[in-house]
Amino acid sequence: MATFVDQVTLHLQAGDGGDGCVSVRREKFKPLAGPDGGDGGDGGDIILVASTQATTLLNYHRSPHRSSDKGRAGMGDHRNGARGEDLELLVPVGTVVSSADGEVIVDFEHEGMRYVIAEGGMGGFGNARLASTKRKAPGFALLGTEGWSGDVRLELKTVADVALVGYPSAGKSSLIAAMSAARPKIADYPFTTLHPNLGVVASGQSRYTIADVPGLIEGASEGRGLGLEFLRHIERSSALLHVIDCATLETARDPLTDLERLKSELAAYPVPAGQTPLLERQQIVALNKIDVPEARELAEFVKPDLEEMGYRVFLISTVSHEGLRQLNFALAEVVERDRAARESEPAPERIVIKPRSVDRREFEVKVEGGSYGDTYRILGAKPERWLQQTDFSNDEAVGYFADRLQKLGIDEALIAKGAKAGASVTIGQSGRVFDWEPTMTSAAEVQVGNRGTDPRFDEADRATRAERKRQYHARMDAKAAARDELLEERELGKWTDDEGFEIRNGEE
Ligand SMILES: Nc1nc2c(ncn2[C@@H]2O[C@H](COP(=O)(O)OP(=O)(O)OP(=O)(O)O)[C@@H](O)[C@H]2O)c(=O)[nH]1
Ligand SMILES: [Mg+2]
Repeated sequence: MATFVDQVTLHLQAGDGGDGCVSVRREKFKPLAGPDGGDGGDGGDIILVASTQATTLLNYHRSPHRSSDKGRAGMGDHRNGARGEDLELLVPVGTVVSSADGEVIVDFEHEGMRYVIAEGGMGGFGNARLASTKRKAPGFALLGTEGWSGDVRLELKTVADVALVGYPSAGKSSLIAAMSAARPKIADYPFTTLHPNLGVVASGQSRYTIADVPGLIEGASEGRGLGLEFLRHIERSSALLHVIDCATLETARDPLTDLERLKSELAAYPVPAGQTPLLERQQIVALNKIDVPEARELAEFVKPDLEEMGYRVFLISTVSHEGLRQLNFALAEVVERDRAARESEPAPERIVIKPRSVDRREFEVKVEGGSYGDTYRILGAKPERWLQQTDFSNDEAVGYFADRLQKLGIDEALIAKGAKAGASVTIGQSGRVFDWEPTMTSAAEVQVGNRGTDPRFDEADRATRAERKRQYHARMDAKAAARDELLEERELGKWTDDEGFEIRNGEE
């Protein structure tokens, strides 16, 4: 049997969103008839899907880097960019997915469950979509945002119908080899089995799986030996088969004591919430190695006691195969009964789709000290996304960005945190630093501002840059001087939007 790959770290990169398009429709007698730039397409998601077609994580072990398609850019004439194709990754039922820092994200318990593990980026709006009565022909579009990228951990918990438990060298691997096509390593030293082995057993029409896990010893539930880690693999099994070595030469061991010790280890094992404690599952006892005469004697001697305790007991030998047929029938029966019982339970929710993250708190401002004075860091899904959507080489786009921030209440929040004019403000982890200038203009003023009116629509009184600057200054009141300074800086190659946000070039 192939090595049982049961853990792998995936490196995911969901597709970025496509950029929106800036375009103006041209007609014969109306060369500039209106904005018609289409939206960029969303990037494809990466979706994990639980499927019985997948049985191992081997593929992911071989190629752990996976990515989904990017969205295409929007085009003129209202043509939207195509959405990037989703990437579906099949994982075996029993796969548990956790984040890089170990938190369980999703547990694929049922066939058909789906989970968007990495969301594609959002396509940016084209300029057609950004037009409004105030901004008739935007000369900018929004950029696509980045798709999610990062690592997740997949762990496959063996989903076996029957789990073999017992001391090292009790004959668990020999039993799985005798009953199925699995060929695990078998040897006469403890802890021969280092990875769980899974075998498929046939009994008439029914098929069931048995898992052989490394031997358990006393203290296993506290982490002694190899057993604890592997108890996780039997969390989901229908039945436990205790394999007991009746031929051991160790004097401190006998079948009843072995069983009691193992049971106390299993009892101490904390199964995850919602799962049946290990010992509440069906338990069957196999007294092994009866091809050895002393072992057979011992087995026959303890059998009535075990039966009195309520167990079904089988005397077996993996060498002579004695007793294996009866054991097989009994296991198949238990598994079938358990399956029937589960089917009569209400069907579990099969489809899980990750809800889009909803950040109730829109943003927060963190004050960080630094050698050049305090920096105010704005954290929040919206402002961080808006930053990504902004084409900083386009003045109008920067202005739109500043408007959005202002409407979200960033200015008030900064003032509340004690920010003064000229304070350094940064958004998310981007590294872009802005010089903050509080916006004193009222909302009304912002709306009648000249931003967003495309000069190309305004041919008759198309103002020169200097003229517009003059008009602009004329409209300003007490803030004119301060703004003048900022504009001066713009001339020097620095970007400043109308709301007083300056983007220092070269500081990214
Ligand atoms: N005589 C006899 N020996 C057996 C029988 N079953 C297993 N053995 C021997 O017992 C030893 C241990 O067998 P394994 O099947 O490796 O035992 P295990 O329980 O898987 O051991 P770990 O993987 O260490 O937990 C080997 O030398 C086997 O040949 C049996 O029915 N009769
Ligand atoms: Mg073994």
